[in-house]
Amino acid sequence: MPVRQWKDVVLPDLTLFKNEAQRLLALQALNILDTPPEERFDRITRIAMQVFDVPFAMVSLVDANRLWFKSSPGFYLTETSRSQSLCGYTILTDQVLMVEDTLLDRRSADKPWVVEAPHLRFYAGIAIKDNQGFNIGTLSILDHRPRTLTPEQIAILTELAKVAESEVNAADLSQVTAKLIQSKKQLHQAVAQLKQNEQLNRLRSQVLELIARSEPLAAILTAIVSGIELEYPEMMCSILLIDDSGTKLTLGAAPSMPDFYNQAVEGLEIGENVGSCGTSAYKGQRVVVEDIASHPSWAPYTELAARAQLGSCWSEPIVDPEGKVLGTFAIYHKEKSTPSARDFYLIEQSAALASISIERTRASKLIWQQANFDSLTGLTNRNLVRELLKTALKNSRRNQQKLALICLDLDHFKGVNDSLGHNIGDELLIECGKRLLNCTRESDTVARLGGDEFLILIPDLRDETLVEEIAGKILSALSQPFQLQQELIYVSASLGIAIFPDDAADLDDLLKNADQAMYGAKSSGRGCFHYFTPGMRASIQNRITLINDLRNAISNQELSLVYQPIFEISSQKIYKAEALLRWHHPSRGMISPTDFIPLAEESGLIIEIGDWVFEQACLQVAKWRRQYADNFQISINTSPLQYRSNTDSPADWLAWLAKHRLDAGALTLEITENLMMTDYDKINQRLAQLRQSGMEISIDDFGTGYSSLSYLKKFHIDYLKIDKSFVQKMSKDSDDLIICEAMVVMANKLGIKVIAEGIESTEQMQLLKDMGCQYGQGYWLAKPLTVEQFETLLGSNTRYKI
Ligand SMILES: Nc1nc2c(ncn2[C@@H]2O[C@@H]3COP(=O)(O)O[C@H]4[C@@H](O)[C@H](n5cnc6c(=O)[nH]c(N)nc65)O[C@@H]4COP(=O)(O)O[C@H]3[C@H]2O)c(=O)[nH]1
Repeated sequence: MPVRQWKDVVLPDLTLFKNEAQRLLALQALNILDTPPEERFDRITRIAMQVFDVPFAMVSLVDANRLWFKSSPGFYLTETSRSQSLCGYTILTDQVLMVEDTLLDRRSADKPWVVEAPHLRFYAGIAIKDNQGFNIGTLSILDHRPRTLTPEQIAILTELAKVAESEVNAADLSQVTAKLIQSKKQLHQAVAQLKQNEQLNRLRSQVLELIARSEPLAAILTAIVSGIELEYPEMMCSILLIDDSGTKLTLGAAPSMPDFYNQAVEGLEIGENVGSCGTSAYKGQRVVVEDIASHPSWAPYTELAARAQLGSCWSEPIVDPEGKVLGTFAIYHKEKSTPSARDFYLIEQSAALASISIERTRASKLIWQQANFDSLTGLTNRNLVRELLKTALKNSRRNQQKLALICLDLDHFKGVNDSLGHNIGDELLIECGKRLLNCTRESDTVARLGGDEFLILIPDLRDETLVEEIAGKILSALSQPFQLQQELIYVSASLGIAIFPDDAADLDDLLKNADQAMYGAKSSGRGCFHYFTPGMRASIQNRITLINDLRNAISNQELSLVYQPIFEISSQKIYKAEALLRWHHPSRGMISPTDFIPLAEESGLIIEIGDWVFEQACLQVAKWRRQYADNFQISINTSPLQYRSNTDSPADWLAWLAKHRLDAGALTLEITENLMMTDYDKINQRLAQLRQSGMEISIDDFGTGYSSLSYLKKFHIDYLKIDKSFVQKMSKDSDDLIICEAMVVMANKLGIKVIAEGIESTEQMQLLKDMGCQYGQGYWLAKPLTVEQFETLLGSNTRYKI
């Protein structure tokens, strides 16, 4: 092999090396630069040092600006500048570059390593190629003295360079392999993570499905625990919940944990050092115990854990979105164990899934609760009782057994509500609900339908006397006074009973008939129960027919007014008249207003009929004012419905008065006490407006409703009419006499005029006179009269003078 000598060499410009950029890329791709020393390269340089008997041999890599030594045993530098080296020249050729005396070679003569220590005078080097053929480095030898190499020695150096070359490329391979192994590891981890995510996603969708199916919480939590244990058989999991007190653990799900262990955990007070879960729940932080046997948190439970063969326990708090701790999710191993990042991910995700389950189950429970239970009393609501009734009817049909439905309505509840306030009204309803529950069996259902209406479902009625027994119990329970806030309240209830299949064939009819029976109880005087009877069915039909007939009554001129005189008691002179409505039914004859006014109210016809009455009374009073006295007054009966905000009636009335040139004082509006109490505020407001315009207001049937005498001053009224039931029961020293006297005294004090209704005897007349009652009305004085009769009375008898 030819050897380049000093005289042959023309110093090249290294920067012009044509493939320098690719060469550098190839060198970098080998990933060998700046790696630690390796025995396989050191072995080559050691051999070279021995074979050539030189102090230094090097495997060098020629980088952009430096010469970096992969192996240079004993040499004082690990790298040097490329421009200071001879190797930079060596890689320009494929042959051995030998400088026999560095001081005599232009390329080396001024180099520090030549002119200064270590004063190297001999250099021989040969390029090392990479797999693509780029000269990326050199194998070189250096000596302190000038010398030369024999051709055999040059051949050996060339061979050694080949060995170094294969090592350099092998190094590349091993790095690729290492990288591959690393990537494989990462891939493995990624695949494992992906698999874990997939498992968790699967579990998540299973759990969400269970939630959507409204499965019980225990079943959902067990599904979470079992799902994880199935994928990781080496693990045992548990979910513990914090009980309502917020201080104790209660079992959520731990199907693989031994029963004795679960029993021991149940009710455990959370706190520091209460195992992993008690501590985690207490602190709201993850608690990882890798070795239960030696961990202080487990000190009080080591025996228990040993019996259950538990080695480690990692516990994660289950928290809601607001950060409130709901419980814990724990993973146990039989041996001591340290969690990996994947384990942490698993435990976190499982706790999150448990949190969603608890939250959603609680939310859906709440929604279900709100949809099916009455928020005030906590009783079953209309919605749920219908469903229960449907099922009960099915069972009754299948088992051929009877079923009873009791419809209950509190008497005069509205009065309590309006006069004592809604708070007391609400408390009363809650207490009534409790009493009703006490009167019924577990298998019965007590529901609140709304307002003061309750429904009691008695399924599986083997003995019909049971219904009566329950109804009796209810009446007596409700008749006991209720102490609510400062008030002692007495109520009664009206109960209607319908039996399936005797009284109805289906749900709606049964409900309707129980309701009908309840109205039967109301009309029988309230405070009692009433069975549905076939007669009631007929009465329903009758009502429907009558309502239809009533629709045409005005246009068919079937309605008329009669007038009952109201007298001044002291003088027995006619003071004014009350207009009373009559319906001459074409086929049924005369129908009492007590029968058809409720129908008119129920059907809404009362507005039209009321307006008709008002206008007729206007015409009549205008005529009688012209005929007899210009201050004559007529009272008309009105229904509370006529004062509702959606009617224009009161405004129309004032317009009619004006039309007939009447001052508002020509008419008195009567409204019954009971009815006035319903919707008290609204009605009272409109009455006050009418009164301001000059119309007088009278409370009818006073004493029959809830209102107390002291309550009177709240009404804007001019007259109070004592109900005929008091007047008719009055006798010397009777309670009713005392009540009447009290009413008269109180009304007089308040400047309210009193009219006693239903006077039927001289004695009553006398008693009323004695107590100072100013006005009276009744058959003893005069019955309701037609216009002609009234006019005859006024004209013919001097005793009756306005
Ligand atoms: N047992 C007895 N009864 C007596 C005596 N004196 C009068 N009555 C009756 O007592 C009722 C008095 O009328 P009310 O209390 O306003 O009671 C009225 C009133 O609440 C309602 N009503 C009558 N006309 C109308 C009306 O035009 N509109 C409205 N909304 N209700 C009316 O119908 C109820 C019944 O009216 P009527 O059958 O006409 O019955 C009248 C009258 O005939 C008596 O000495 N003994």
